[in-house]
Amino acid sequence: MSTTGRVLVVDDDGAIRTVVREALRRAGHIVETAASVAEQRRLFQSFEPEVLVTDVVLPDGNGLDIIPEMLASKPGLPVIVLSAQNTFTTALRATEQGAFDYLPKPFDLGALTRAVSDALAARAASGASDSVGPVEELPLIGRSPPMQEVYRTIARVVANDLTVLVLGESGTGKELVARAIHDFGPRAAAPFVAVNMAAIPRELIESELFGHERGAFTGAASRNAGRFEQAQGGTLFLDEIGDMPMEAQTRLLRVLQAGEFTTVGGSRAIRADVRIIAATHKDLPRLIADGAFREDLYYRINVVPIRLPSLRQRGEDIGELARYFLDRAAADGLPRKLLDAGAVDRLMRHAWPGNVRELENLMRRLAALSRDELITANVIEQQFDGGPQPDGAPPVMGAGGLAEAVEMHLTRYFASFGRDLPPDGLYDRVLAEFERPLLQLSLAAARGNQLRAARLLGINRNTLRKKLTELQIDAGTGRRSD
Ligand SMILES: Nc1ncnc2c1ncn2[C@@H]1O[C@H](COP(=O)(O)OP(=O)(O)OP(=O)(O)O)[C@@H](O)[C@H]1O
Repeated sequence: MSTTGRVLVVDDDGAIRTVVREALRRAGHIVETAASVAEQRRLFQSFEPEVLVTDVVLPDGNGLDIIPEMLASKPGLPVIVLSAQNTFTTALRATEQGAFDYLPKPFDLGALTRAVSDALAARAASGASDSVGPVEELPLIGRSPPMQEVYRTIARVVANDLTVLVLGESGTGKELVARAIHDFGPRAAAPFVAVNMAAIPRELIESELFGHERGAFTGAASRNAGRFEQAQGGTLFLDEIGDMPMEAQTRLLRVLQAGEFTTVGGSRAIRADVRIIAATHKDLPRLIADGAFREDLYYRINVVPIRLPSLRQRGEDIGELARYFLDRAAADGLPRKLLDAGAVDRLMRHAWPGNVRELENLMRRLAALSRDELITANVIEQQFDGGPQPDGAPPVMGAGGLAEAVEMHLTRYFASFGRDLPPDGLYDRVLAEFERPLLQLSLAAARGNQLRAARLLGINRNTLRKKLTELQIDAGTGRRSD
């Protein structure tokens, strides 16, 4: 499989043409360059490129618009788009027009040479790729380099059915990315079904995912379609997959391997025509090492990883995101607010443990509650201090974020039932469910030191010991000891 070939580079910037030509020549390619669409058309006939590298804005036209014409005369030609308009739309428009890859400017020459040899290898191995659906309103904000990387990967996976694993801290936009992949792909007209593995009691996971027959277990009064069935033809988003109990992991792996499932209590195999996108904020390789996640399932779902940066890692996006959330709040009928430069500066110095969700909540709160139209650094500072709130509002992160964290999890748990009610006996079950991770996390934070963990929890050491035995938690590691 040859990874060198004839490459046509189109860019109106002479310096870029020279640098790219030299880099590609050094990598063994034969290179011609063009400075305009007209020159590109001419060379296209005489030079017969095997890869086209093109800029978007050219003096006599748009590099994206011309791609279909090039592909019509040379089907399967890989086109690599270079663009300084680093938005999600450009990446998607490029893919929609049939481009093979998209590199935001300024780009790294190493990345370009790799993209060119990938393109030649892919061309040798297969034919042209499918096209994607229409580009609509964009859900993803941010132009920072790590987000560019995310857009590039999304653009490459929308048109196919590859399993995607979205990784990133809580609130970084994992579900939004999953939705974008669904919405811009060929399954867009079919359902997108999200299921949060952390929000379902472990004994209900299988029937939740695969459905159950009438009478399959006590309380199963009628047949219920599971999430796999609800997502038929569309996309199933398995959120917090790192929280899936082992038995359910085994069942899921079998379904993914066989491409079909049976309902709980049923015997008929049902074909699973779903695209799987999984997400987690957990470190799966570590869970594997701890024996809490199946390695074979990991390889099955980690076909294309998309790693979302934390908000701290993309500080340059904070101003744009903050303004976007204020605009959205205004569109929802809340008073219109503006941020001054000092406010943006202050936002950029915050650590954002809750990532984009935290920023979104803060902006909505400020839109609803701050008195003045212009938001200053001072107003933001008060929010972070948990100090005087605008018009007596509660702090954004009450009790060091604990109240918000608990409320968030419970809200999502309730939301996962849609219009239905969660099973009865909730009070005791919630307390029991919180107790285990609370003890485990405290022990882990205290590095297994029970005295420190007990102090952290504010209970006495004997009580902690008793609870660890009761819940069968390994006192050294904090893991379940069975
Ligand atoms: N790039 C972005 N542009 C605009 N909004 C965003 C972006 N990223 C995240 N958001 C918003 O931030 C909120 C949190 O995003 P989302 O629920 O997708 O995060 P998550 O990583 O799935 O969180 P969790 O791990 O807690 O489930 C959502 O309201 C989402 O719309």
